[in-house]
Amino acid sequence: MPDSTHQLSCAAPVLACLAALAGEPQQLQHQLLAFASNLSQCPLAQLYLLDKTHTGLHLSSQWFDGAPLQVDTGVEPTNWFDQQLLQYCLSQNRSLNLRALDNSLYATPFLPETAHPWRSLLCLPLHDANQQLAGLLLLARHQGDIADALSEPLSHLGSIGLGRLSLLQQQRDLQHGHDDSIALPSTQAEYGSFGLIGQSPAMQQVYRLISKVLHNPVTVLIGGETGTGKELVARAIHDYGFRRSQAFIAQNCSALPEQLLESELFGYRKGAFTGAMQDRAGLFDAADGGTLFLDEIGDMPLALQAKLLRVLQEGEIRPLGSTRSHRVDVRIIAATHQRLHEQVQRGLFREDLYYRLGHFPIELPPLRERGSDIRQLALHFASDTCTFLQRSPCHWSDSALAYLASHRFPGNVRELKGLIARALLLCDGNLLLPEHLQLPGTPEHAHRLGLREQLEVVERNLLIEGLQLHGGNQTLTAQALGLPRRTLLYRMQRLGVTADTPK
Ligand SMILES: Nc1ncnc2c1ncn2[C@@H]1O[C@H](COP(=O)(O)OP(=O)(O)OP(=O)(O)O)[C@@H](O)[C@H]1O
Repeated sequence: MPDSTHQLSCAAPVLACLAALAGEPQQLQHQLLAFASNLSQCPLAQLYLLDKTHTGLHLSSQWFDGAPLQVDTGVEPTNWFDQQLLQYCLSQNRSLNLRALDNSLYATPFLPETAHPWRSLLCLPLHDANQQLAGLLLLARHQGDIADALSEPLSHLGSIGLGRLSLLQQQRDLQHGHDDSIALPSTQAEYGSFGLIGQSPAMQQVYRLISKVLHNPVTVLIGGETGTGKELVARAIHDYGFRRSQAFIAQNCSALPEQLLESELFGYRKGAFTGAMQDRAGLFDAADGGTLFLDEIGDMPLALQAKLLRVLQEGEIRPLGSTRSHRVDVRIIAATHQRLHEQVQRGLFREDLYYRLGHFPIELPPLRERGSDIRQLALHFASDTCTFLQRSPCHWSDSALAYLASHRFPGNVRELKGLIARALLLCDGNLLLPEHLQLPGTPEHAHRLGLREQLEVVERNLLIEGLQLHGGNQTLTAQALGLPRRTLLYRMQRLGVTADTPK
């Protein structure tokens, strides 16, 4: 059937559905799903809602084979990796019509298990009255494909249904005060680590912040010591966010003199300066629709800072030598290892730009505050380096791991990476030993700790990390470590650890 005819034939039942949408929120959701399922002849219809923070996605209701299918509210929300197709649809903000699902590599753990494999799937983004993404409508079939022509009427239907749902909730909130039983889900979904290594509490906080900015365009300012992964975080925000199909462009603001940086960023017109033989687009244009990562923003010259502020406020750029501005849609992520507020006090950084950039700061912890992440990072870098060097995987001796854990690591992640690469080059066999690791700031033979000292170092680190994880609470820490509280206190005293010893 041609698309336009099909759309017309869909219009009548959609209008009937809109007129009929009424009742309690749950009932309303079921009506909506039943209509969508009937109209598309799909046995499965699911409604996903974004939580109040617009970061977590939760299955709110489902309809299967002509009846509501219970949603297990007791289970943790599925994590980002189980929801990749859904997240793709969200981040691209467009519908997804997949055919031959049964033979494809797409993972669909969000579909209920049935005797027959799911064959096709239509996933539609739904919007609220302000045109903000609010959820997804998903339909699936065991046989045959779903007509593309259904996408438009169904997404209108879904969005209007969501609008009614939200109105109903507002009315109920007004009448009864806040009622949790009908509130949109507000728990934070577990997001994984966005391709970054580390599970320490400090890094978990970073992942939580990253997840907050994936689906909205706020400017992000990433702080942290040199080599702690600022660019990696900027890439993660781009790669997992709604601009991932567009360009990610990185520019180091300390790498170029002022004029060159200006022409790099804003572009120029022919004749703008000697040597400008033709028009050239700048990085803002190259990143249009995507992300521009401005590294070492603290080193940007003051005159350029004023121009950047204009872009952030007006969304427009004016190339060098041009009299006209044009609009660009670029998400700015800036990073610095400096304390920008101190730069502001010293008159080296514009205060207005500082506040404009710092809407959403993410501070990366130095390596020395990441506890057992160091071990995880070291294993990861070793395995990566072996692949790069095309040699068989190396094994870590216990003493090398203990030696690594004993180090207070004044350095950063980049240094750790270099150190592991060097250790692998020094290691002739396939067993990494302490002598292969030349830790920064340690004398040549410092690694020759006795076994007891090595064990104590590991134990000390575990105690400190446990205490930090539980906010210094000794009872909880003892429980987590499987120790009687008295033993914990004894070991703390023996190893010179207090409730707030820094790592
Ligand atoms: N959590 C992490 N997981 C895996 N690799 C990491 C992590 N953090 C940093 N790295 C690695 O460490 C190196 C330095 O990271 P990156 O360049 O992102 O740091 P940076 O803070 O931007 O550095 P600079 O301050 O010099 O600009 C890179 O090779 C990166 O891949």
